Amino acid sequence: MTLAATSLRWSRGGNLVVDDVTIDPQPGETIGLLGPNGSGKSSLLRLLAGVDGPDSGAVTLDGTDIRTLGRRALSKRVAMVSQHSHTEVDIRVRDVVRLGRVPHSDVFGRDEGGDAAIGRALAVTGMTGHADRMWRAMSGGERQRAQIARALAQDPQELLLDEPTNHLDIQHQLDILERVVALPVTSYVALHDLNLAAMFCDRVVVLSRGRIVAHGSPVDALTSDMIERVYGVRASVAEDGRTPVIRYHRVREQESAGQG
Ligand SMILES: Nc1ncnc2c1ncn2[C@@H]1O[C@H](COP(=O)(O)OP(=O)(O)OP(=O)(O)O)[C@@H](O)[C@H]1O
Repeated sequence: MTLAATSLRWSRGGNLVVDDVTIDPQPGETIGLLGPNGSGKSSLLRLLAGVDGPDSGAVTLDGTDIRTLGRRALSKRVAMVSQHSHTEVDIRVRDVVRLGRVPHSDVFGRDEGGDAAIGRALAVTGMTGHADRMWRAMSGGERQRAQIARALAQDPQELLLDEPTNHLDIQHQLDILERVVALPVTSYVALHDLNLAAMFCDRVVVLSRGRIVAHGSPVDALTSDMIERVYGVRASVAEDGRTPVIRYHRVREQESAGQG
């Protein structure tokens, strides 16, 4: 058992943003959250993190409703990296990563395993050499990796990542996802790139207007029919072993196919 969602509903401004979402991962799985802009991926991650509470349904951690767990107990298990923040602070990368240790520190700020956890988190994200640089001087991609290091320093068993490949060049996109899937954690990862989801996720959940419209292994869920239905885009899907490989058709190709 791990972090699961049961019949989650959450509305904002009169709209049902998350609509009857149930996801029950196996421990250690990487779940890809997919769907067009505004389909509810970030909102679902916030519900899973306990940042927002659902109107109905529940998020459970090992079967216990997270509303009955304290914030500190939850933070020792579940870490989240939200979409890129533009905060300009005058601190070093190591101190940003150290923020992940807050749930593990006692009232005097003591944290026995802190330095070791920070060192591991920096190493896993390839950020050891950047630890003493100033946050202000980091590029968007380096900040993204430092935020992931901050989440890993929390020593989570569940990791929630909102578009972790945003701002990363292709080498670092592949690198960070490779590192995330190798971690002994259950992760929910919101992604826009369907090919990256196909390569790295055990299962994908496709949202449209807050509802799950496809769910399964990448090869079962990422079909050309689903892509056209959900994204309104024509695509060809080939298979490389059990990994679907998606090629989108240019709008001009789509128009001429429509005329033919
Ligand atoms: N606090 C809020 N108040 C009002 N509307 C909200 C709030 N949070 C989310 N929404 C709306 O809910 C819908 C889903 O937003 P969300 O950010 O979860 O989508 P998303 O799939 O993560 O989008 P994107 O791919 O663009 O990041 C959007 O229409 C958004 O405007």
